[in-house]
Amino acid sequence: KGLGGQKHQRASQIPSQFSQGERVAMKEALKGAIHIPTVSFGPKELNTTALAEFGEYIRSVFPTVFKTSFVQHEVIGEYSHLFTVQGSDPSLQPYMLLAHSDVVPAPDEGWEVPPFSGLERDGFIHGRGTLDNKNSVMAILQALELLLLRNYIPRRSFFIALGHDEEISGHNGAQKIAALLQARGVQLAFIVDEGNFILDGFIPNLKKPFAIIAVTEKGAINLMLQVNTTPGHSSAPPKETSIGILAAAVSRLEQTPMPNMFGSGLLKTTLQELAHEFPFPTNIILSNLWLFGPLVSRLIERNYITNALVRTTTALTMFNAGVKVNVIPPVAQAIINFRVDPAQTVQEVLELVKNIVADNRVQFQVLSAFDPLPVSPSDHQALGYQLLRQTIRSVFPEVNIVAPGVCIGNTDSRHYANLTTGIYRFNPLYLNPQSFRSIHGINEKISVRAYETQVKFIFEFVQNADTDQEPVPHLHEL
Ligand SMILES: CCCCCCCC/C=C\CCCCCCCC(=O)N[C@@H](Cc1ccccc1)C(=O)O
Ligand SMILES: [Zn+2]
Ligand SMILES: [Zn+2]
Repeated sequence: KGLGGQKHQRASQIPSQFSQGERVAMKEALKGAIHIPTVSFGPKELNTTALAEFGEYIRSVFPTVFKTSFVQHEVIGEYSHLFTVQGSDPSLQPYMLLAHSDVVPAPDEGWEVPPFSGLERDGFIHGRGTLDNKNSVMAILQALELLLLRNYIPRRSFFIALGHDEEISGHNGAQKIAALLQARGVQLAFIVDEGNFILDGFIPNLKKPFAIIAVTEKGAINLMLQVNTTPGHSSAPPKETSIGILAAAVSRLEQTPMPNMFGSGLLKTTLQELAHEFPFPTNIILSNLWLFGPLVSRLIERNYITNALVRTTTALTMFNAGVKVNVIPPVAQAIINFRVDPAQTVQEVLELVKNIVADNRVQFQVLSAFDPLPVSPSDHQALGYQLLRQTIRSVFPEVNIVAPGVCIGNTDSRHYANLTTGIYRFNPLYLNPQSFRSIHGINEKISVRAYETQVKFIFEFVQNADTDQEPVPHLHEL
């Protein structure tokens, strides 16, 4: 199904079985990676000491990767890493695996174990980066190390790009790697990056997990709103101050959600693919969205996570004003982070924002913005999508549904849009609502078993990618 038969694939795959010693080594390697606090604090504030240490660390735990003649390693933008794994068949178009080594800050408060301890407790490795995204950095290199130790030589070349500043926009890491590859004339068959997961427990009534491969990601706008008023003595205040005017404006934005775009989005396709997994009557409702669409879209927007799938979201993230307790504030500033629905553009959202604020005392300044990413193919001919699907079916046979969807966050992969039309955002891990909240939150952790399975997934995926077969139409099982 999906990909053609085995005729032109490698004669025999190397089995994805790891010895007890290898399994211990792989979890210890991840713990060591978590221990290095590669934190991106703010736009130009990174822990460069930790990033440099991380570079040394991967050299020490993956020696075979670094000494293999057909694996070239380059450091880009000081702390990002680009590996070129030369395949034996130059007629096959290369692909790329992405991950990032930086993490968001993690103050100790609220954590069950210190966030940079990498401690193992009850079968879980705890710490910042265990899901986002040192697990992927380490699993990709670990899978390659184990393949090379088994004398594997790929047929299809591939790149591994490990950014160091994804959490603060990727301008010095991913963006520079993309520019370098473009200057070298590289075109990629596809890219696989972080993003969606095998989702478990996000939809009431749906007991079974399902895999969502994100084929697009939302756009983003960081918009600053500013109000200036004349400063003065607080004992005789004007009727409105800059703080009051701005607070009312941002409150209007928070209270006026952007339009629900359910009808024009990918989510409809995703739900239709999930329909037959639901019990009656949900299966009938989801199979007939032409009729029940309005009802379903109202139910989806009730939950704050699924709400992000149907509209541009509005998050008030920063607010600054005031200089002294008894001074009327001359200026008030707020920053709003919008995530733009794939059915809208940055321009359309900005128009809506101005109409909602409707106060010409409020000035707007777009700090950064980009439109939603193009939708990558997920049809039967889409090599990257079909390889993911094939590997999900092999490594997670209990997962019946693999469907295309939207990534609500942003990833480094957006910087590579000129190099390929096939960008797929998928982590081969189970995710439930609690683990979703731990990403950028507290008590981020990964089970040892899940990490081993992620290594296994990449180990198999790389071998599956050696196919020279065009994907063929898949037949639905009876
Ligand atoms: C029917 C389907 C139900 C689906 C429920 C949805 C569940 C969502 C699952 C996973 C989403 C996780 C997104 C993780 C990827 C985000 C990575 C990230 O944190 N990126 C940062 C990057 C960034 C971008 C721009 C400036 C600074 C940082 C981000 O998006 O903020
Ligand atoms: Zn990430
Ligand atoms: Zn992140």
